[in-house]
Amino acid sequence: MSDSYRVRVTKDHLVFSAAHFITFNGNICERLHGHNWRVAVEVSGNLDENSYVYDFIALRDGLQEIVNELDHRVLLPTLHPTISVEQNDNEVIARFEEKRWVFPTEDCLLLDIANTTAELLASWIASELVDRLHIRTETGIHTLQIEVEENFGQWAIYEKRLENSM
Ligand SMILES: Nc1nc2c(c(=O)[nH]1)N=C([C@H](O)[C@H](O)COP(=O)(O)OP(=O)(O)OP(=O)(O)O)CN2
Repeated sequence: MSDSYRVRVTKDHLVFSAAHFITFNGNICERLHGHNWRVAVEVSGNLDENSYVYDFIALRDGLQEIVNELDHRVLLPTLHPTISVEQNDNEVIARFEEKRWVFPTEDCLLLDIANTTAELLASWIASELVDRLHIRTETGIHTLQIEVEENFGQWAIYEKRLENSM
């Protein structure tokens, strides 16, 4: 038998308000709308010399930095098969079939994902957090999970299993 530990962080301020639209069922494209997305992080792994799986404060602050970058933005997918997104210094132009949206560049955040679903936002946030905190398996971490609540009680959960980079 082996012991297993996890830490979890969520806070009232780990929330971002942003606009998006997704496609679903092939070619149905939502109208632009917004959500107050709430996020949480959970990390599993071994205990370190502090008897921590991972420092709560580092997780909180790392996630807050990402949340702040998502907050008050229009979130646009750069890998969508049928939504094109072009950016110049002043404007971002998104197109889907005959629809066209133009936004100030500073109001947008372009994400390398295929659709701005809660699931893919969770996976994007997880990758950003792993990179920014330099989380690797050699630090004893096994998984990092990001939960995103798009609307009350509607959570998407992504678990990233960390590869040994050695
Ligand atoms: N598994 C998922 N299902 C759905 C997702 C998703 O990301 N993952 N996303 C959507 C849409 O974005 C939809 O806009 C969700 O909006 P929501 O406000 O929750 O849905 P309603 O428009 O029905 O909400 P109201 O309660 O009427 O405000 C759909 N599914």
